[in-house]
Amino acid sequence: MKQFNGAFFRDLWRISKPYWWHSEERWSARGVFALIIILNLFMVFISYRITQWYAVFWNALQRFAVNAAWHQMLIFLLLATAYIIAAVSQTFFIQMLEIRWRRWLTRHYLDNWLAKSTFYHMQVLGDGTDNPDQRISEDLASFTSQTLNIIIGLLSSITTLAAFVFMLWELSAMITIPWKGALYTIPGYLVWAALIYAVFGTILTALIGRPLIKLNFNQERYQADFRFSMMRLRENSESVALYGGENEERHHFLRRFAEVYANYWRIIWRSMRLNWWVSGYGQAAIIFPLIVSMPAYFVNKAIGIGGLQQIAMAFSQVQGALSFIVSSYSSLANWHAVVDRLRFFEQSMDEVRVIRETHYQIERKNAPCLQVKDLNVRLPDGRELVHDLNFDVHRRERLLIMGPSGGGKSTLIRSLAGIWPFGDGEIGLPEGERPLFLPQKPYLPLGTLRDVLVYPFGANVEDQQLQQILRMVDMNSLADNLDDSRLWSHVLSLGEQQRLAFARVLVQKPQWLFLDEASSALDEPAENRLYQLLVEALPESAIISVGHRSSLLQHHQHCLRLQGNGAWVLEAVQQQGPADGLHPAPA
Ligand SMILES: Nc1ncnc2c1ncn2[C@@H]1O[C@H](COP(=O)(O)OP(=O)(O)OP(=O)(O)O)[C@@H](O)[C@H]1O
Repeated sequence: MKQFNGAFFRDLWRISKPYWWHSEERWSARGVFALIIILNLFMVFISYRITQWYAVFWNALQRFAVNAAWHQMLIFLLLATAYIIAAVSQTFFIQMLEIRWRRWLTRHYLDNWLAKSTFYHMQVLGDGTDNPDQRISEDLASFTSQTLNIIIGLLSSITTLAAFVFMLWELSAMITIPWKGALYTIPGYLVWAALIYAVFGTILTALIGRPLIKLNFNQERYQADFRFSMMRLRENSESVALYGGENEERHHFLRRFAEVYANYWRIIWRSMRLNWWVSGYGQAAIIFPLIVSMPAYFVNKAIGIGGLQQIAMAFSQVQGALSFIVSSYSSLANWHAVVDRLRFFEQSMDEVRVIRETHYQIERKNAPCLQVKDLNVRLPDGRELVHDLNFDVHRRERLLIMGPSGGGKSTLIRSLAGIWPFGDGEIGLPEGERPLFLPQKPYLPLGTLRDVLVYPFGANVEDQQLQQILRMVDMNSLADNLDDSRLWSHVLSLGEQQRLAFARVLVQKPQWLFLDEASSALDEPAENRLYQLLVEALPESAIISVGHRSSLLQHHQHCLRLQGNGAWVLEAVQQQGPADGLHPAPA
């Protein structure tokens, strides 16, 4: 089992502190928490009263006191009603606090994860955080629910213990044990008996049940692997179908499922052993307190039936509370794992932030045009992709970036977009003028076709205009589907997706357009048509493209050739003649 040491509690505090200490919800959260504790104390008090009630009621029965017995029934009704109201309200407030805390944490984690492209940098740096989406969607839910339930459960057990240990102690004074002709009273006799019974029982339960923690943990992992392998098939269904890989996939799935199956059998056998013990222990718990108090009943008649009942009740409360503390080891282990995963996720985001701040030394400033000055672009290992790059691009100019595969063209575009964290130098762009970057694989968000076209700025454009744009990019067939919500990235071919991306440009009309092989899946005539369209529709915009085809040259006035070793050459495109405004800096 993991250790509950200072480091764990520090991590727990670090995750919890922003909500309970700094958030705008802190006062209402503290108020609800206080209310839960008050309700809890109230419930312990009612349980205490009910336990006393047992003695009075059963003694009335023993005396055949009808009126007193009916009177006690009325009292029970009141006590039970109060208990039910408190229990239902407590659950309500715990769940309310849980979901509100989760909502706050989810926003907080999402903000950090999405801020300054952290999600992208975590992937670029391969920081080892698996499934950040799972951390946010599942671990935060487990965290809030387990933290509240464990803390409130522990507080409740401690108050129950305090109240009933006191009662049992008092009751112990009434029990005298005959031994070799004399009667003895052991102070706290019942308390010690309950303590020994509960500790012995729960330690044995823990020993028998402990392997279940690991088995359950493994079961979740095997199930996740099984699910993930099928998800991969869903994502790559076309490729697998084309390869005819069904058989291989089937074997693979069944292999994964065999692990789920085998492990589940281990869980069944272990649970059976545990159930033998737990059932026996549970039954014994009914008579054990009676056995320990029976001598007092029979020998010196110090306690009536009511006393016996009260002892049994108090005993089971003490035993239940002690057992909760000892037996929560399995939920504690899960809780520890969740806290560890969230802390690791937070640490990764922090580390990425530090790396970004220390490595990203590209100064971004306001400039009359796109100005690249003394720009060095590097890989995470420090290797230089582009060395000392200098050029200007004015509005109405078009620059094509070419070079060998792996030469750093896309990375240069990432640097211009401000998302690549490794490099230094200066990049200027006019403030308030909007750049738009199109990657090679267009991103089509979930939603209607209209949502896809106005992504990411959500421009307010008439349907008619959107339809006209779709026709302009030769996507007439979709012109009437603006309200259709489909998985567009699966339905459309890559070429069609790239056409949609061009349509997006015509919708958004950016002043600065960056295209990273954004037309690579189109045939040459279609590519030429779309470029022509861009030039005509956005005469005032500058276009910076990355591409391999020499046919692209005709749409640009300048060409920047990256050599792959840091070197670069900037040249005017011959057929267009030299253009003003684009100035390679002196080497
Ligand atoms: N996250 C990363 N970590 C390490 N190396 C990377 C990372 N991303 C890219 N690279 C490396 O940077 C180099 C340049 O990649 P880039 O994608 O910029 O090339 P490119 O010129 O656009 O290639 P292509 O024409 O094939 O698209 C490649 O060698 C690539 O392996």
